Formats: sequence, structure tokens, C-alpha cells
Amino acid sequence: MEQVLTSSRFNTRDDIYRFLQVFDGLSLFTTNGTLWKKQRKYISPLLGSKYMEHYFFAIKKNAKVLVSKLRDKVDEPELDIMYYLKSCYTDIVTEILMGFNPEAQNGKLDEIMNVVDRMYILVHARMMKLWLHPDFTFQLSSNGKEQKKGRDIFYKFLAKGIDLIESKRIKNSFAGRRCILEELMIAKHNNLDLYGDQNLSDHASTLYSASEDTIKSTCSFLLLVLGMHPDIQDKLAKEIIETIGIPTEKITYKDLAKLKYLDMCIKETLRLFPIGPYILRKVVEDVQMCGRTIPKDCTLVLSFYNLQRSAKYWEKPNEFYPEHFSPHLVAQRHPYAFLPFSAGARSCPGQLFAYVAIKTVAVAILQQYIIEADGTLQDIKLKADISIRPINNFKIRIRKRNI
Ligand code: HEM
Repeated sequence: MEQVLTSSRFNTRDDIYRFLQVFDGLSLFTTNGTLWKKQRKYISPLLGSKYMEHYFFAIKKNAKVLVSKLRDKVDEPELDIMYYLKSCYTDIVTEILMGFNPEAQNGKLDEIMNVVDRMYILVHARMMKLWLHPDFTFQLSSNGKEQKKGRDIFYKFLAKGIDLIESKRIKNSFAGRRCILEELMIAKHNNLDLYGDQNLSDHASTLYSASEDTIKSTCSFLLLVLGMHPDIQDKLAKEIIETIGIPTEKITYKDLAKLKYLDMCIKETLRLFPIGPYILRKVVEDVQMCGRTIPKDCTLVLSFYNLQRSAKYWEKPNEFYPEHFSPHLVAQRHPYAFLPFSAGARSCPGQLFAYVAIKTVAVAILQQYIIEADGTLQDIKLKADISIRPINNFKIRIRKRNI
């Protein structure tokens, strides 16, 4: 893993990622070489701490709405937490990306959210079915027709956001920082040659799909496993309440860094359930590695899922054991044994965004509710579309937390 991820010779994504162009066009995820480098250099800082500190307020505000929506679900026999997280993170991501709140949590974006979910399934189905690889057969297939329709609906939604920013109807709502798309527009005006006329929507689509799905799924896994491990959840709730207290609005950006055990629980969730379980890289020239030749045009598959469940690196590979991330164990472990965001030049630029968004929402929920879930980790059977998910969804129960 280390040899591949630190070498610029393996920076090229495998051809199969071209099917993601339905979301990405020619943007960060799907391009290679000079165009990718230029986009990466400009987009990465927009996801860094200087911006996240400002965007945090949008996350906190929407987390508060989520907590109030969940109030009606207290003591219900079962709820699929991903359904609620999906609308919460849709509001968060849209606000940070395009500067307006689409009120998905008030049911105003159901059509778009369902379309996007279907698109993830269709892209993955195309990757898996060889006969759908050629454009000609795909366009004639029912999947191809549905995908075209879905893309049009989704891009119309993105165009609305772009239009709002262009016509200056978006207020600068992040205390001195602009939403991500407005920053990209300014880059264009400054002649940074960052994108062509059509591909601002591609950047919007890439950042939307790369963030909304990954964050909502990881946070759902976190809550599900906490529901299965009441002792760990109690310890975590204690940390949150001792550090921050109860009212959701009290949390600050700086508090997030103090929540060390929460950090360990999220990392342990990402270890067991890396949302991108593997990545594929194209070998662009013959390479000598580990005493063998890897020939040009091969595909290298790097399985983070297997790595992160290997008994070679992990004391309790198939258990939820946040202590895996206690400082003394981390210090003893190979740094490339934990790679949910990958590593190297093509690693995920949204890592900080993900941690801030997951922590803030998890804190807001755990301040108010106790999570319960039936079964054990071994009962979680996974399926994959563009991310991994449990076959039986994220079924939990919530009770009011009384302090
Ligand atoms: C739990 C959350 C997330 C996980 C587990 C995750 C994981 C990953 C992984 C494994 C890759 C592939 C890296 C590689 O090929 O080496 C990736 C790429 C990427 N991610 Fe994330 N991601 C998450 C959240 C986000 C967020 C919040 C954003 C944006 C706001 C984002 C934007 C991207 C982009 C643009 C790429 C392509 C980078 C490039 O090719 O240069 N991700 N992510």
C-alpha cells in the first residue's frame, strides 16, 4: 500500500472510474495528469481548516434541526437512522457548497435525494456488468435511460444553486467566507483557468456526491455500532457531557478537538466499514515491485477493507474496539494500516470536512438520546453500491437521555 500510494507512477485512476463521469464530468475524481493537478491544487484548500471553521456553523445549525425531528421518534420500536441523516447531510452539504439551504429536513428535496440514491446504484451496476460498459449498449439499456433522466434532474438542481450565486442572491452567510462554488467562480474570474464553461456543475456534482453519501453512511454505521455496544456509548456520552454539556448550541469548533474518545470511535467505525472499501489504480508503465514486474495497463486493486481487518495489524480485527486508536497502540502500528481516506497525492481531500460533520452531528444526537440496536457486529451483512451498506439498513431505537 505504501509503495503504491506514495509513488506518482500510480496516480492514475483505473478506466472503470469513467462511469462516475455521470456525476463528475471531468473534475477532480475522474481526471488524471495536469488537469487533475490544477484542480486539486485549487479545490483542496477550500476543504481545509480555514474554511471548515466557518462552515461549522451550518453543520451545527442543521444538526439542531435533526435532533428536533428525532424527538417524535423517541421510543418508537424501530427507525432507519440513515433516512434522517440523509436529509440532514443533504442540507449541510448543499449549504456549504452552494450557500442555500434546500430544506431537505422539511421534506422539500425528496425527489432529488431519491434520484441521487438511484444513481449510486446505477453507476455501480454498470461497473459490475461488462455488457453495460460500452456507451452504445448502456444508452440503449433501461439503466442507461434511467441514468440520463436522473442526471438531468440532479443537474437542474445544481444549476439552480449556480444561478443563485451568479445572480448574487446568496448572502455571504459564513462570517467572512463564501460557499465553495462561489470561491470557484471567483477563481474563474481571476483567470485561473480552472474549468471550462460547462464544468462548474461537474465540480458541484463531484463534491456533493463525494461528501453526502460517505458522511451519511459513516455516521449511520457509527450510531448503529454504538447502539450495539452500550458500554462504549456510555463512556462516549460521558466524555461529551463532561466536555460540552447538554444544549446542542453550546458546542464550538474548538470543542471537537477535545473529544478524543469520539475520535477513536469514528476511526474504529471507519476501520471496520471503510466507505470506499477498495480503490483501483491503472499501471501506466512496467513497474518492479516486491521482486516482481507489474506490467503496463494492469489494474491494481488496493483493498482497505481487508487491510483494516487484518490480524497482522489489529489486536481485535473483527470487534468494535475503539482502543485500537489509543495513542500507544497507534504508535506501535504501521501508519499505512489504516487508510479509509487513502493516502498520498490522490487521497481524499474531504477528510477534515468528514470528521467535523460526523462529530458535530453525533454529539448533537448523543447529548439528547440513547441509541439502541439489536444484534452484534457479526450480524451486519454488507452490500455494496457505490458505498458499502448493511443489507438490513441502519435499524436503531432512540430513548431520551436523562442526566
Ligand atoms: C467518511 C467520509 C469519506 C471517506 C471515507 C472518503 C474516502 C475517499 C477515498 C477512499 C478516496 C479515494 C482516494 C484514492 O483514490 O486514493 C476519496 C477521494 C475523494 N474524496 Fe473522499 N471520502 C470521504 C468524504 C469526502 C468529503 C466530505 C469530500 C468533499 C467534500 C470528499 C471528496 C473527495 C474527492 C474530491 C476525492 C477525489 C480526490 C482526487 O482524486 O484527487 N470525500 N475519498
